[in-house]
Amino acid sequence: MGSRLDYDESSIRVRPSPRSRPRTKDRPAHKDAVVGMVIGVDRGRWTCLLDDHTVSGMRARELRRTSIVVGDRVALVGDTSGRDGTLARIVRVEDRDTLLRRTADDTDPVERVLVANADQLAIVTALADPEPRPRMIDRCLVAAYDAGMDPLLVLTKADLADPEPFLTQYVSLGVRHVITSTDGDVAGAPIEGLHRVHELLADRMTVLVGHSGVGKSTLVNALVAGASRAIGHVNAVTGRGRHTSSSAIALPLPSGGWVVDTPGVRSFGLAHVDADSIIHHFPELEDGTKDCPRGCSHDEAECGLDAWVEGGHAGPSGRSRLESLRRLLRSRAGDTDDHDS
Ligand SMILES: Nc1nc2c(ncn2[C@@H]2O[C@H](COP(=O)(O)OP(=O)(O)OP(=O)(O)O)[C@@H](O)[C@H]2O)c(=O)[nH]1
Ligand SMILES: [Zn+2]
Repeated sequence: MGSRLDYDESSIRVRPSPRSRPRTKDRPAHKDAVVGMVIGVDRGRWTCLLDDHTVSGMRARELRRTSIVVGDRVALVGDTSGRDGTLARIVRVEDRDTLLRRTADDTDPVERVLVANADQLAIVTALADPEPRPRMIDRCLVAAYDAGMDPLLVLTKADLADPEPFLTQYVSLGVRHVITSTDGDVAGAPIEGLHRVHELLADRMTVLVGHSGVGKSTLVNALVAGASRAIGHVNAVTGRGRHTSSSAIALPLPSGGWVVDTPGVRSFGLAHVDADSIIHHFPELEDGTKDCPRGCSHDEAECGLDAWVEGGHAGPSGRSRLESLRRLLRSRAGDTDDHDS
């Protein structure tokens, strides 16, 4: 532990924008601006991490229609000392590498930007109690692909059920997974598999999603336990306990990297996701779409992919890969299935 827990450059994924000097033509030149990463959002205040301290910031007038979310790299001016009672001003949001969002759905009429610049989506699912929800998982996979993030299945409660039958559904998708268990339902019990989770999360920015009761909090607490001292002052600013249930928070991992906990995010509206962004993750099928009719949904009789697969162009697993692809394409339809609990 030690220095890695401090906010040294190596443990923080705050990359200055490649275009660090703003074009004065369209933006006020904030020459004295410093760039930080948003690690918490709470009622119109953004907690931003600078090199070695956190700053509370408000959004400048010209950004009032811009959503600023956890993971965003933002330029700050004004009092950036972070001292008690001070408030800096966010004057710019840097370009985003990835963007996790949800379209409007039944429960929320507005498209939401959820997390920026995260590179991994960990889908936390219990193997039993509660039962896994394959449809929900497929939707998370689609959301990850669409956002440009790598999905990771975190399967908890392996002490209650054998993971193998469940995992067969994901073999042909090639999704990485990690299995955890505890010695029964005992608060504070050590988590088997935690070491492997740490390895998979190291130096990455990982968003955790999962339904209530799957063991997400148990996991987060175990993951960041070693860092709790270092984030003490972060908590003082964002107040993890006070923090509203719908907003995300980024927590630093002792092994480097971040986990973003998204308490309110249990499903994704996927209406915005087009087929291409999913097929892109099936490179051996992507080429086969050239024989499809215009505007093919890739899930219809005229689709060229069946012949492509039968012709052996997608290898021995082509058929099951095509079925998986179609399963994901279909998962976009319908409501958020967030109500089937
Ligand atoms: N048997 C078993 N129980 C576990 C395991 N991990 C967590 N639990 C228990 O499952 C219950 C739910 O865990 P939480 O961590 O609160 O689940 P959560 O996903 O955060 O759920 P919410 O707090 O409702 O969002 C608790 O009683 C945990 O002790 C596990 O690996 N095996
Ligand atoms: Zn097609």
